[in-house]
Amino acid sequence: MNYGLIGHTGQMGKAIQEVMTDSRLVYTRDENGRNLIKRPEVIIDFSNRSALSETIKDCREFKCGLVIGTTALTEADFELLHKLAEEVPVVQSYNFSPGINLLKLILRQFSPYMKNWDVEIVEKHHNRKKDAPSGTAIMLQKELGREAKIHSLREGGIPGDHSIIFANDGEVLELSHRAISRKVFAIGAKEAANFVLKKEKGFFSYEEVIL
Ligand SMILES: NC(=O)C1=CN([C@@H]2O[C@H](COP(=O)(O)OP(=O)(O)OC[C@H]3O[C@@H](n4cnc5c(N)ncnc54)[C@H](OP(=O)(O)O)[C@@H]3O)[C@@H](O)[C@H]2O)C=CC1
Ligand SMILES: O=C(O)C1=N[C@H](C(=O)O)C[C@H](O)C1
Repeated sequence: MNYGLIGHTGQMGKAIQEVMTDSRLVYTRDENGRNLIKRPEVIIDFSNRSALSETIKDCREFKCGLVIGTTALTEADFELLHKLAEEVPVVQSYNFSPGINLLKLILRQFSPYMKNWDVEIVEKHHNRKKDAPSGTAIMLQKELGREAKIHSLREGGIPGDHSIIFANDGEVLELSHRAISRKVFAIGAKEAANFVLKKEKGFFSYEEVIL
């Protein structure tokens, strides 16, 4: 496929280019400007929320779908994405790893049985991560269906660790996920881009891509 990439010089941008071996990068845009070779069939955005309005404009200009992994989006940003999804397909996720999306399903099924337990979330990421807490931690907290304190650690080159720790007076139950490399997110973004090519329009999560 011919794809566009916003954030192409970043850690995720580089990881995505490494897995998109059977596709052609035909469009990039960064703070220095645009580089258009030909119309992209899909745009992948792993950048910064400050890029969102231009990315949405690009999708309308190219009449192409969007895969967006960028975190720290606001409610207003989500409203803009849902509006765009009335015209083109949009896949949005704060975490494109199968493991975290499986963890979401586990939490959805079992957290109703844990309402009398204390619960807190710990997320650990590399020391270059700009936002805290992580989008994934926010997503997991939402799945819990109740407030849970989130502790954020920023150390070294950690790709992304998340733990949900339940405790009562007699037991501790910990659910954890570790991303060993960014490649897992990049492969998820590639799967989502292939999914977008088959859709006319609509707003989808990565869960809907893999399940
Ligand atoms: N959903 C998921 O599965 C995952 C999501 N993420 C998220 O993806 C995003 C990027 O992560 P990561 O690659 O580590 O971050 P980096 O800081 O390494 O890269 C960010 C990239 O975005 C570019 N950028 C920043 N602002 C703009 C803008 N206004 N317009 C265009 N480009 C811009 C940067 O360019 P420059 O350097 O020139 O500013 C850089 O290329 C973060 O929000 C992160 O949380 C990360 C991993 C997985
Ligand atoms: O910035 C990162 O690296 C990551 N960000 C996402 C998040 O904020 O949840 C996903 C993953 O944990 C890696």
